[in-house]
Amino acid sequence: MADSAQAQKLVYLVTGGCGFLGEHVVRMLLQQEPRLRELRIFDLHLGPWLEELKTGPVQVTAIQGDVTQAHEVAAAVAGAHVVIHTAGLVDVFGRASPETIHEVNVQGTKNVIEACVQTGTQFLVYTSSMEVVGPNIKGHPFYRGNEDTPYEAVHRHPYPSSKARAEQLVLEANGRKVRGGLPLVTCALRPTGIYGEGHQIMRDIYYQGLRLGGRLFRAIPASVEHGRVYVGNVAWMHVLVARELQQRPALMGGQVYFCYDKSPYKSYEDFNMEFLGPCGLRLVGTRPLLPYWLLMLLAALNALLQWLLRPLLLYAPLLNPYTLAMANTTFTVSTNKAQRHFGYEPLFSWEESRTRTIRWMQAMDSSAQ
Ligand SMILES: NC(=O)C1=CN([C@@H]2O[C@H](COP(=O)(O)OP(=O)(O)OC[C@H]3O[C@@H](n4cnc5c(N)ncnc54)[C@H](O)[C@@H]3O)[C@@H](O)[C@H]2O)C=CC1
Ligand SMILES: CC(C)[C@@H](O)CC[C@@H](C)[C@H]1CC[C@H]2[C@@H]3[C@H](O)CC4=CC(=O)CC[C@]4(C)[C@H]3CC[C@]12C
Repeated sequence: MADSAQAQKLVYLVTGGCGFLGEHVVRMLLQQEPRLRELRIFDLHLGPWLEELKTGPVQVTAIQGDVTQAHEVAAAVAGAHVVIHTAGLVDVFGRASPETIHEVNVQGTKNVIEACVQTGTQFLVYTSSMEVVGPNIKGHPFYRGNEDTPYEAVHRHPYPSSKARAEQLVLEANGRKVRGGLPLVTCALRPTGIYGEGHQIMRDIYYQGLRLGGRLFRAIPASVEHGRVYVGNVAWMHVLVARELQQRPALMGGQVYFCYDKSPYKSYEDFNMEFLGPCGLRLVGTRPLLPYWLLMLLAALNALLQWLLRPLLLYAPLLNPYTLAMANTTFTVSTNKAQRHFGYEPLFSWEESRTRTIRWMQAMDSSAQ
């Protein structure tokens, strides 16, 4: 828990605080932010684990609410010094409509910004995404790029489009006067593919492998690198940037920072095997077992099936035209901007990140048996 020696005077609000990343941000704040007096957790779906957090020195306030409802957001934000806005609809599998994705990710972010302005909250950290940059619709590789690397960020899919628009709104809001006359200070973090305890996609891939007799079949060349980052380091960067934003508003306000760590640059499938292998799964094939045109055909068939079945049931497989294109396009980052601007260094080494993730998967496996 936080050191109580320092004045506990700050109120933080985490939207999406019960999500995969949000929960880690909440727990990291309680461990690493000594000035915390109250921690508000705003989410559409509150988790039962929140109750265990209410026994410590920090007041933990769980707020069930919807970011698309401006009045609910304003009520949650009022009186907060810092807002960490992680709430979002993370859907690339066609589960939600484009309109719903836009409503949550864009309108929800507008509501958070306006709530900060109307109620006088001065610091806003937004969880953006690597997807704001790419991979783009043309499949251009982004190889170990940084925040200044030229890249044609062109999107059609609702998810990256909504994240790009929301990030733009957050950055444009930097400097607006909030109630009381002080300037709003905003910044956006762009995590690459997050992994770690609670990662639903990793869980889904694991169970898919179990259904296939402990085997996964390589679909993507090993040469295609995809950036990945441990959820604990993403949470740590959120805590650090929220603290340093208050100290260096002129330098950090209106800035974007890629969020990554020392997790190895590997293909999406090879990286997953770092955790799935120790859980008994095997990746079949040293090269893709099917030609890319056949994978595209299967992905398109999945999209057609999803459309046909939608009136009856939700069919949302991992393989669709967007996920195939994503997995098949190199996108890795290499930058020290966060280190230069606010001293970010990963809190967890690659070895620790890997061990923690494997332990989580093995515990999940034993509970599933
Ligand atoms: N998972 C990943 O690899 C990456 C995620 N991100 C971003 O990180 C953030 C968190 O993502 P995850 O934790 O992976 O997703 P998640 O789906 O586990 O968490 C999102 C949380 O937001 C909440 N939420 C959704 N709609 C809401 C609404 N209308 N009102 C209030 N709360 C709502 C959900 O209940 C959930 O608890 C998102 O903004 C996402 O775009 C960025 C880069 C990578
Ligand atoms: C079926 C196979 C082709 C399989 O390899 C598909 C993997 C696919 C589900 C993932 C490949 C790349 C992932 C995305 C990437 O990590 C960037 C992301 C950033 C976010 O903000 C949200 C998640 C995601 C879009 C992530 C989703 C899963 C992949 C598409």
